[in-house]
Amino acid sequence: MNIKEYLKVYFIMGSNNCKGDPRVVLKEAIAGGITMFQFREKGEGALQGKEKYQLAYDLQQICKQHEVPFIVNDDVDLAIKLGADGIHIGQEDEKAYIVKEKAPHQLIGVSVHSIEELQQAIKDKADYVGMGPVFPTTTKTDTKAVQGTNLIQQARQQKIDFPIVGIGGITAENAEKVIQGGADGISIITAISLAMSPKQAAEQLLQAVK
Ligand SMILES: Cc1ncsc1CCOP(=O)(O)O
Ligand SMILES: C=C1C=NC(C(F)(F)F)=NC1=N
Ligand SMILES: [Mg+2]
Repeated sequence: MNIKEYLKVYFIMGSNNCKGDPRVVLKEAIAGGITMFQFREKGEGALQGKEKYQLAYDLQQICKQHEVPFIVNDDVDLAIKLGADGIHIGQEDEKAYIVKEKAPHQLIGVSVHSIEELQQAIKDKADYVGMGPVFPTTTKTDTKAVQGTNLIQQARQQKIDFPIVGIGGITAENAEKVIQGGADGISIITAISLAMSPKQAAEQLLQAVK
């Protein structure tokens, strides 16, 4: 699979995004067909230290069993320690070119909010970028303004064919709009992590982006 296929239904979760056991939620999401997973342990109630490492290790094992790429958000050292398949960083995290030097064989994803930040990520040899929030979300409390797919469309109008995944408030109902806006895939937290059936939610999201 290439990166654009991995980005199709990109599930992101931390222990505080789900009511039950994140291991069970991840197994269900994988059964429903998610194409990549990001461990994002952040915000109130987020685990730290040994507990965080242990959960990351367990979720990585589940991904390995099903050959789903395992990405770590923010925590570059944890990603390297685990030998994760990739690392996702925001503008306020370590610079992408430094992360690339530290972890040359791992995928690098960058959150971008402008064409300039997108161009910089490309220069820094990132593998994909996340753009959003495309729709309103309460999952991340300090998001930038809701942008729809404007920035994604802007990039495509400028003939930038780089791998882009949309994020923020995405559900099976609005997922198609994100792809029509030019994204290669969708990334989701609560539409899967809080679903009655994460498996069914993942299946429906996969259908919506086909
Ligand atoms: C991490 C992040 N970055 C922009 S919005 C967001 C949260 C997305 O969560 P949800 O899919 O539940 O809206
Ligand atoms: C803040 C984020 C923005 N985008 C993404 C991704 F979807 F992976 F690109 N992940 C994040 N944690
Ligand atoms: Mg970050």
